[in-house]
Amino acid sequence: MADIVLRNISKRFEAVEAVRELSLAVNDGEFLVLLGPSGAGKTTTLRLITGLEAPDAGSVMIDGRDVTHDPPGSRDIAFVFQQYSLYPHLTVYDNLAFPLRSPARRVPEPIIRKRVEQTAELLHIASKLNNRATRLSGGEMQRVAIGRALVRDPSIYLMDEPLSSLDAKLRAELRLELKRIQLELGATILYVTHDQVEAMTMASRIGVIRDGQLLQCGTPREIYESPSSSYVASRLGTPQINFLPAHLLSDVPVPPGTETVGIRTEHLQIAARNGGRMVGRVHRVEHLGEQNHVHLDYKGEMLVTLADPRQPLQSGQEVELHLVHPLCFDRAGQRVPAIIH
Ligand SMILES: Nc1ncnc2c1ncn2[C@@H]1O[C@H](COP(=O)(O)OP(=O)(O)OP(=O)(O)O)[C@@H](O)[C@H]1O
Repeated sequence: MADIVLRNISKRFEAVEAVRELSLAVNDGEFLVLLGPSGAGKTTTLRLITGLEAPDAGSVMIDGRDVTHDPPGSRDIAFVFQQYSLYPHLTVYDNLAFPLRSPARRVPEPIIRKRVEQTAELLHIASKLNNRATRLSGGEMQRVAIGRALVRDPSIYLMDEPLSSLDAKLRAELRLELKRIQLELGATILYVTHDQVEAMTMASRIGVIRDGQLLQCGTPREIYESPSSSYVASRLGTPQINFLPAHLLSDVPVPPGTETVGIRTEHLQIAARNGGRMVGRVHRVEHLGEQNHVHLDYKGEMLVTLADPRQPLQSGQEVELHLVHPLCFDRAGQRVPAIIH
């Protein structure tokens, strides 16, 4: 396996700065997820690593070697795309064998058979090897597409939203499988997505990207608990983090320079009125089975939190709000460190 190091890479398409001075290291055997909205520069970053695009500035290193100006074919990278790119007229077996049969590789057929069978086992599609690619479910097709990358045993895998075309159940299944396969193979994977659940469940580290810039990189826990900015904080967590202007708070000490307070559900507790000064009104309660989403009106701002379904709450009811270690941000949206008591 191998590592990837990007040093200050930039790429512009006419007026659009798709990637801006981005530096990132993906360690050997790591599952790094780049998380960002549409147009953030995720696909461009992957294409720069494969050599399908050349950077305007900066360098790409793979396993300690500068490959910035090397042709794509020499980089030993497998790329899995969003849409399964299978050959419909071929069987699953032949689709999987295809990358190994290229004249440049000259892999002997018995070795091809072994690799294809092993890969099919790993992806739980061994019983489908003789099916035509068109006679598979969406999830099976995407497994074959992933298998076509695995079968080559490259040093690095780049995956561009490979699960986004699948329904929620299959996505959840394949998330687990991809993580299992990555651990089993010790593979180095750079995976891009705009789905926070994929990032949280699969990543060793998450890199949050916006407008071509890497804003923060850390373990899922670091990014969730210690976001560097309000934007990063808003990328993770369901329901989404609440933001409240700091001047609306009563009796809650915040560090100097705080303009906005970020309140995740675990930072906000609600209780029956008992003399506390922060009072909100229940606007709506959504019943989600084991939890309730409670929408609250506080001084004209809407806050959403979770509550135990056994807690009796009615629309229109006034409740006390208790904030527990919320996140503080300055005027520019950058994190202000909390006061340590
Ligand atoms: N070949 C190109 N020519 C012109 N502009 C491009 C080209 N490729 C990408 N862009 C622009 O660069 C920006 C980043 O695009 P990119 O595809 O990398 O984003 P992304 O984060 O992968 O988005 P998505 O999640 O929608 O795939 C976008 O504004 C896009 O329109």
